[in-house]
Amino acid sequence: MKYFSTNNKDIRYSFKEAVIKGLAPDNGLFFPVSIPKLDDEFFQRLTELSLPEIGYEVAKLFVGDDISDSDLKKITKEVLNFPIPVVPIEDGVNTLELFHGPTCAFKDVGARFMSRCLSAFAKQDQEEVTILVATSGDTGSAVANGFLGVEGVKVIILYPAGKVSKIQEQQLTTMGQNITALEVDGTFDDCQALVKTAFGDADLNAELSLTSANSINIARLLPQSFYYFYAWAQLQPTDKKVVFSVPSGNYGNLTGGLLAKQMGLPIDSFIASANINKVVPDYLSSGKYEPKASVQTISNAMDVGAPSNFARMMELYQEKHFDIIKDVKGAWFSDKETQEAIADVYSRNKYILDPHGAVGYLGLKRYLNTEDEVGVFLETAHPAKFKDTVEKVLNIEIRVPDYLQECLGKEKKSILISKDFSEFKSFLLLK
Ligand SMILES: Cc1ncc(COP(=O)(O)O)c(C=O)c1O
Ligand SMILES: N[C@@H](CCOP(=O)(O)O)C(=O)O
Repeated sequence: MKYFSTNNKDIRYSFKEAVIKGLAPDNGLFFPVSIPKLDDEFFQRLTELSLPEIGYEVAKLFVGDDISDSDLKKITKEVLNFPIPVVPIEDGVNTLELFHGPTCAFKDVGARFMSRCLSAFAKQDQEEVTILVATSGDTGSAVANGFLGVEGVKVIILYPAGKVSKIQEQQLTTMGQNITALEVDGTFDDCQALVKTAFGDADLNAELSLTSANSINIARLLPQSFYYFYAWAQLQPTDKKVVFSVPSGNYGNLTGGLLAKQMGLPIDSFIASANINKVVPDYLSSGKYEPKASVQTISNAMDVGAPSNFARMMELYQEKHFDIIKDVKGAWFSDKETQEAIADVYSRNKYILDPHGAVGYLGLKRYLNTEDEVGVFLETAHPAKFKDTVEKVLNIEIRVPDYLQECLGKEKKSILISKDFSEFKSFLLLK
């Protein structure tokens, strides 16, 4: 499979080139020249396949010969070694629990896959790589966890000061070794802009081999399609139409689902569920895309005002608003509605939602018609990552998984920087 940049379709790149570069030289996102279709035989076997087997069969179509079959099988087996269950919540409503990985968020799937692809390529080329990652909470720790102690790789995490939860910040800032955390005086969008500017900077590119571990990197994005197949398989047999609600910020998770649908997975529709940072729901209702400065909410990992993957969503639908709205509906919710959903679902079902999953739940409830549809909302992080918010709403104490508990006791180490690019650049050149 070859890739082009969403800003220029004329130049072709291999999977390996796309992964190593992260972002195309013209600042576009890498995108496959065509979306491969899975055949009938695959779908007949789907309910019998394990998650690593699904991952392998899907990934193979995108990776081609850049990674050998045996290595790719090994990678998907190692990466997808934790449960991703569909759990029934109430009539017709299920959740896909994506938080059973090492850092308790869905990012573990993509970050672990990408880290192994990059390590495989780094071994071939023996070049030191600097990974830049902007995070609004969860990507940073998943990437850091995936690359901790990996020789020849340095990870620089940029996160918005004061805008991530306490546990998320501890996860980001206590790893040490080859991981450095930069606390940026700005928003997630400022962090993401610093990273994207670095990719276009000639001095930095002359000195460093930079890549991205955000979902702008195709190796981070692609694995986010695997679990839609697995979830769909877990819902079988059903004669109902399958609908997914995806709590969204940078829209990498939803793009993974849209890819799965275009590969042939019979998903009827998606709901792009957002908090007040609702540029995509607004685009779906008006046809106008107007990025805005992000606003802080209790579902902080979704506080994104200029989502990177919007360009890929447009590519998937060839910018045809009429086509995208057939597949994707938009919804957005206030913090108050999110808190009410956490309280309501707990009181009726004894299920503890995290604020992001709660937004997904609300989106599903807004549109789901249980007569002929079955719905799944993605539970993207463990509620303990947002302990203070959730405990305040429910008035109960939440058990914190051991891994998260461990980082609470460690010393925070971060470097405060402004959102000024020259300061970030000097830091990278001196590093
Ligand atoms: C817990 C959680 N939910 C939802 C999202 C939004 O996902 P995406 O950026 O892929 O839209 C994120 C961050 O990306 C997250 O960390
Ligand atoms: N919500 C994310 C923001 C970055 O998203 P990505 O999927 O594009 O890496 C986070 O938690 O950091």
